[in-house]
Amino acid sequence: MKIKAPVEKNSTYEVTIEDLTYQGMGVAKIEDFPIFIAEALPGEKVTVKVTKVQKSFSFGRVEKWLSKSADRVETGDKKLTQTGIAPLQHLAYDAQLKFKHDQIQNLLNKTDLNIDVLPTIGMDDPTHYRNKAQVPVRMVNGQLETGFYRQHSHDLVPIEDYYIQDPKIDEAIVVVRDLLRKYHIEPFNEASHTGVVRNLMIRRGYYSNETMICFITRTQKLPMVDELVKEITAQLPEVTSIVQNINQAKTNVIMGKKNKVLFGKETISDKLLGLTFAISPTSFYQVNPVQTEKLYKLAIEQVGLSGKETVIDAYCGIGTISLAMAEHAKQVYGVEIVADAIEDAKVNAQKNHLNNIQFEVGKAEDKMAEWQQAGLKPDVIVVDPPRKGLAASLIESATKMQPKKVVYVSCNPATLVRDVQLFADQGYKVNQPIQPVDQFPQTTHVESVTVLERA
Ligand SMILES: C[S@@+](CC[C@H](N)C(=O)[O-])C[C@H]1O[C@@H](n2cnc3c(N)ncnc32)[C@H](O)[C@@H]1O
Repeated sequence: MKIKAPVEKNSTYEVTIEDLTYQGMGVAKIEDFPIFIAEALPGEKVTVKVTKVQKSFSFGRVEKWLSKSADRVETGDKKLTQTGIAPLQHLAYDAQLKFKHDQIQNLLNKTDLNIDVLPTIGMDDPTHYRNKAQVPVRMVNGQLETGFYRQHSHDLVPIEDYYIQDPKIDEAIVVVRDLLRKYHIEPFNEASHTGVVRNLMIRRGYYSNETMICFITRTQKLPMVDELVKEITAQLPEVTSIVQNINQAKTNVIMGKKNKVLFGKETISDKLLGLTFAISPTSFYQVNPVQTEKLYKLAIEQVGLSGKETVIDAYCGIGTISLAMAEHAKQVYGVEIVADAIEDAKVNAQKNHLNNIQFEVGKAEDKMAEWQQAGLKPDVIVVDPPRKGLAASLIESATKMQPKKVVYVSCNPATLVRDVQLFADQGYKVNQPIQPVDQFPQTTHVESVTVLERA
């Protein structure tokens, strides 16, 4: 028998917000039936118009606030929440930090692991922190625009002030956008798979100020390339690298595999914990340099290296954690799936005169199995996987190598808690509280460090 939902599309209800989802939406309930409401905060009373009804939940939009939360910050620019650049900007920063702590603690409380979470380490200034932008270039109302997509859509909302990015990056986007307009360079059209420039990627070294502009194009050729390079370098003297990345595929993946250097070097450099790093356009590099230093310092402290240890850094990117560990360890092994990142990592080890690191390209899960079968006995394994967390096979190989400690740097509490349970099944315990570090203020993303020890 089909049970009718207690709410109807387009009807309006008076509700109190009870909770905030991990995506930052307010949750109200009518007869236990959830309504997810953007921009509404716990404790607030609102009238909500239901916009979509599914089998076991619904979505709604606030029509009117009847009472507001003490944690609400009135912000001017709705575009930032509509496009998902800063979905928590309406929540006071202290409350954001608590929200992130609670995300991990609530998930742990559903298990029998009995692990505590420390208060989230925040930033003094939680704005303008991002060292990287990736923005689509599209035609909007007959004009080439840069900005961000409206949430759950491919409608581009033009934006100039992104609030969480280095303002120098915002400025560079506007300069390049205006040049693309001036030279009538065609923006990408997703529907017809035509046009030239799909996206701009801009990255800036926090300490070095070196800036990379990367045009991601559908076509092999970027028209007016000499004029673009001349004007960009004249208007933005901090630009040390201009690259074209070619992506001809019909895909949502932003970058292609092929890079052409149009000006300067193919990499920019930056410093982290006093070490120098070269960064290629397609390599991963943490986006919040201030918080990354805090995160890595913590990870290194918790490992407590004496200089005699063998360390594996799985998912090593351009080798940031590997190099930081190599300064205090006997030997480090790093593995990463992106070949360009491993090229950067090797250059970075040389630049910093560290010759006790071996970097390998490959899937971490395959390489760990290989190392385990070859009899490698690391004292410490560091894992810093993407959001999907660790493959069960990696946990199996890692624990068979019997390291004393596993340091888990996570950007997704759900997969972290899942994986910690799998480690627990293999005799690895968390003896000290998990430490969240806010790498992504104004957003719902949660980063943390967990140390697992062999019982
Ligand atoms: C969260 S980043 C961490 C990078 C590095 N530890 C850092 O802090 O800069 C995750 C990295 O894992 C890489 N990666 C994704 N899947 C992988 C896999 N199956 N095996 C190895 N590396 C992978 C990504 O390319 C990315 O560089």
